[in-house]
Amino acid sequence: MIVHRRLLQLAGSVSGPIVACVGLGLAVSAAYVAQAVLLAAALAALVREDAMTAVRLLAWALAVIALRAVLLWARQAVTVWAGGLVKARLRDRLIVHLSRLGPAHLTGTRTGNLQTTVVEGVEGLDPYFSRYLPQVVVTFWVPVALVGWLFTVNAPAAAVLAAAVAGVLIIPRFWDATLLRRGRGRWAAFAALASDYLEATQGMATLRAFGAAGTLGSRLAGRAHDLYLTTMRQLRISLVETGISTFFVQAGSAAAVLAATTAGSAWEVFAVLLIAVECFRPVKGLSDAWHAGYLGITAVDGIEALLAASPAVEDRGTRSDFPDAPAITFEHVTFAYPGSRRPAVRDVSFTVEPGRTVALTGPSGAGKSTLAALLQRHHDPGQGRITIGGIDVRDLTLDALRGGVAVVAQDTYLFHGTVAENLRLARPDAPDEDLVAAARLAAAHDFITALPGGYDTPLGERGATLSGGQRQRLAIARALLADAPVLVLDEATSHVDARTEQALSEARRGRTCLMIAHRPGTISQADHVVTLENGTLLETVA
Ligand SMILES: Nc1ncnc2c1ncn2[C@@H]1O[C@H](COP(=O)(O)OP(=O)(O)OP(=O)(O)O)[C@@H](O)[C@H]1O
Repeated sequence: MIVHRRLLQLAGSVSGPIVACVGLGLAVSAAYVAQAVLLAAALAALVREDAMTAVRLLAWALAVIALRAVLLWARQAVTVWAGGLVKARLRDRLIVHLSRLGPAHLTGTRTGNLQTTVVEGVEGLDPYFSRYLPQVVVTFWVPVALVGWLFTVNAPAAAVLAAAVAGVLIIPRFWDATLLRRGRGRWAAFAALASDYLEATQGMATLRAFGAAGTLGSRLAGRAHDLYLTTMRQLRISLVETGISTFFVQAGSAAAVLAATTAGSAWEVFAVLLIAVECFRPVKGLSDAWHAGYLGITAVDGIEALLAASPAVEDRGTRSDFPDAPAITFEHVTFAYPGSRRPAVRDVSFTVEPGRTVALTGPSGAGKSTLAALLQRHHDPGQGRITIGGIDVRDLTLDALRGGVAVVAQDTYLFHGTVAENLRLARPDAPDEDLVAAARLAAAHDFITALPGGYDTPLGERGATLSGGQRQRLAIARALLADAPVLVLDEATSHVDARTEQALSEARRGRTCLMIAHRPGTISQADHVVTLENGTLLETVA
């Protein structure tokens, strides 16, 4: 019986549905107890040869059984509702938190681990909250209440039953810590296997190209074996616990009946016999709920770690007035990535005049993408500052900043959805005409209309059904649709032909643009060229 402190805190937001599950659980138990008492009384009446009373009591028992069926149905419905609510609330919270953590967090995390936590972990928490936690309450109250009542019926039998109930509830607690530790080990093995599978699926083309599928296959087999071993280790403890519980249940019931038989009436013997069953029914229910809910208990560490992670930048800005056609100024900007002692950029200062384009050039690793990331506040500079239209980017709200800066990144991400849906990520309420206008400007309209369903054609995951150049042009169209005063182009023209370069220069018109560029043709389109080397500014050329 493991009640995790952090999980109880998470339960706070869904306490209403959980209380409803507890209430219905207690009501179902009460119905079972009522049936047992009525049956015991009916049997005692039969022993007295009072058939009329027995029939009347059995009729009442039937009514209770019917009522219990309704209660069981209601409990099932509330359990499903509570479980759904738990999952929806927790996933909402995790997704909002993940978006606050931003790309800086994702670079240090395995996607598979994150996915396992958010999907499987949250899925596992559903039975923990909707079944296990309510059953813990029922398991504590029902046996205690029944044993208390049995003391008024037959004290020796009640004393024996009390000892058995105490054994069932207390002794397995000695294994809880080990069970939790082994459960965490199993979860870690499960997450590692899921992460490797995800990576293998995503990198299948590379694996095949290098003939490395076999090596990865062996690694996956190793992970699967680890999962098997950790599962068996956990199961061994679970089985010991189940064995002890079963022993106390059987031996306790038998001993209690024996105690009642030696000195009790027929009614006392039947009552003890049938109530003993009801005493232990919640314990059996708890064991079933445990097997359904233990995945969530072991996943809670990952969920907790995710919720505890703090974003790389705080959203403390108060200004939402993003300036129109602003200047962008980098003032003595120095920044080192967390954990790195060498700054990725050092004392960099330059200005992009309003409506102008600056090309950032320099060798690989010079710090170009880092400057673009600092402008978008994926990180904040250690020293110096960046201003947009004279406003320190830290004084703008993150929403205002991200609404004012459109980005065409190096690796364009297109989602599994239609062309139009992917474009509307930038502006969900954009009318069709705006979509077409942006696509035309990005030289994407012609290939989109040539697709089987035009703008309604579904794209594969990551836009897998498109060429690199087509993906890039869709990304440019998406950025244009955002209609932001500032444009960041990160190697945006690497897949794009001369016609698109021309369209891009049209798109840059009137916008302040920071363009990471390597090719001379692209660089020559800029108003200024800033060259970086080893994180420092080498030269600025007009
Ligand atoms: N997330 C990160 N964590 C730690 N170091 C990083 C991270 N991203 C980049 N770096 C380091 O910062 C330095 C600058 O990298 P950056 O990506 O800004 O270079 P770049 O000029 O854009 O290179 P390229 O032209 O190859 O894209 C490099 O030394 C790189 O290894």
